[in-house]
Amino acid sequence: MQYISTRGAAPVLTFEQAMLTGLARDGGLYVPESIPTLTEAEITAMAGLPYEDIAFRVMKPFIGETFTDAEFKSLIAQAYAGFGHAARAPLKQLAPNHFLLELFHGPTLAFKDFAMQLIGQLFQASLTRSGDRVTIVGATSGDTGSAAIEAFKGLSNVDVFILFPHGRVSEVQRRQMTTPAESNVHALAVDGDFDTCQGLLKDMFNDFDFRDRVRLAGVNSINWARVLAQVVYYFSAATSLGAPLRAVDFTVPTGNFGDIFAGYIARKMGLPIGKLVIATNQNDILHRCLTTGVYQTEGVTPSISPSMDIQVSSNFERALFDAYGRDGKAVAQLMDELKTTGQFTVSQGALQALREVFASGRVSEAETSATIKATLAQSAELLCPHSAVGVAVAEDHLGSNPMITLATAHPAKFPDAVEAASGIRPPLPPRMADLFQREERVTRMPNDRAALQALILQRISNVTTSNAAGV
Ligand SMILES: Cc1ncc(COP(=O)(O)O)c(C=O)c1O
Ligand SMILES: N[C@@H](CCOP(=O)(O)O)C(=O)O
Repeated sequence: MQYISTRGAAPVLTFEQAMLTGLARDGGLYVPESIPTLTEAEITAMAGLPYEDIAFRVMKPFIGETFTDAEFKSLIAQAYAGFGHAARAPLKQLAPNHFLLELFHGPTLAFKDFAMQLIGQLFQASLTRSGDRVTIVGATSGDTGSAAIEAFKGLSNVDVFILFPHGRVSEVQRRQMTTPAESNVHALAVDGDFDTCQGLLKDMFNDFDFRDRVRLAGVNSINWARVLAQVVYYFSAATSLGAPLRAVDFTVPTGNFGDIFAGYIARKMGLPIGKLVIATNQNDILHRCLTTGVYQTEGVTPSISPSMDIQVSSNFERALFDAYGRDGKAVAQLMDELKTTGQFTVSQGALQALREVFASGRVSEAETSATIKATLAQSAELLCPHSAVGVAVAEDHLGSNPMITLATAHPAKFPDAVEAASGIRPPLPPRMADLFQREERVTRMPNDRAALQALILQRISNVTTSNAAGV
């Protein structure tokens, strides 16, 4: 299996190289050259299997010879051993035809743990074998950062720097990033919003001198391995509701488009998914784009679902690549236009292709709070605000297929918003009960790439002077 860039002008890589690289050198995102499909019999056989077995069967065709089967199985087992639920991603019924996929039983209480715990294992196995060392820089609106720090803290061949928007993450999210004591992890509070942090990160990848010097790696969903690990729970959920004999729909609380893009890959692999519904908060660039065909940035408005306060939605580029018939030049042109004018218009053909798969909806702050309250009353399920955005949009898209809404974070990560909506302050699980007593370690940084790069260079213990792999 080979990986190509959505902008068509970067080296073609193996799975392992794409995983250790992050952003392609032409500014694009890596995608598989072709998507492997599973037969109806192979999908049927997944029903009732342990999550780890489904993970192996879904991901194996994408990883080529990077790991032996035994090695890969063992890494998967280690990745999910620390989850707080035997099913890993349990399904709960909210209404006769509406189900909630709980993705918050991992160590940092958000869906990011599914991918991050696994790629922590994969990075370690690969780097131990090669003897290389990498510098991970990540941008977060709260959950990616905490999951990355949890997965990579203490590893000997990785330094991790997480840029988060100062004052725009919940206190639990911030403390999950700032309290680990391991010296290889660094939480950096940046002046700006998530888009600022993601822009800085992408600019670092485009500074080849810096990139090669520190052996920069990314663990945001620009990294294909992140998306791949998230494909698995679409299979586990759908097969437990009767797929492939019965089609299902999914609604996904969406920001950077990584999670819903994983659903799109599951669909391309042969999982019978009818609709993939994009659920956004008031930062609704994707909903506006699907509705009008114009992708136009407007600046981020803080919300009670802060992890989705995103305008420049990275993985949408991967969907556009397919919608434009995998024409890298066309995608590169759109992205240039976005950079210079803050917007682009999707062609009629591409828009039609997107609308064949995706539907969308937007939820106001008041509707989000009302959904938390109503779902508690009707289904005894306490939702986090992001999951509530999903449930609210899903309710407008219920049809003949079972609808599965992704519950992307635990309510205890956002206690203020949840308490204001429901009157209940959700407690942290016992293993995190002392989070508010732990000492914080954080560096406040300006929105200044040069200053950030200088800090990273100064802190890394082992700077690499050349990039032998040239990726
Ligand atoms: C809790 C939560 N829900 C939803 C999202 C949106 O997911 P994605 O960025 O993959 O669209 C995020 C952030 O990514 C998140 O942290
Ligand atoms: N909501 C995310 C934003 C980054 O998304 P990613 O999936 O690209 O890592 C967060 O919590 O950081």
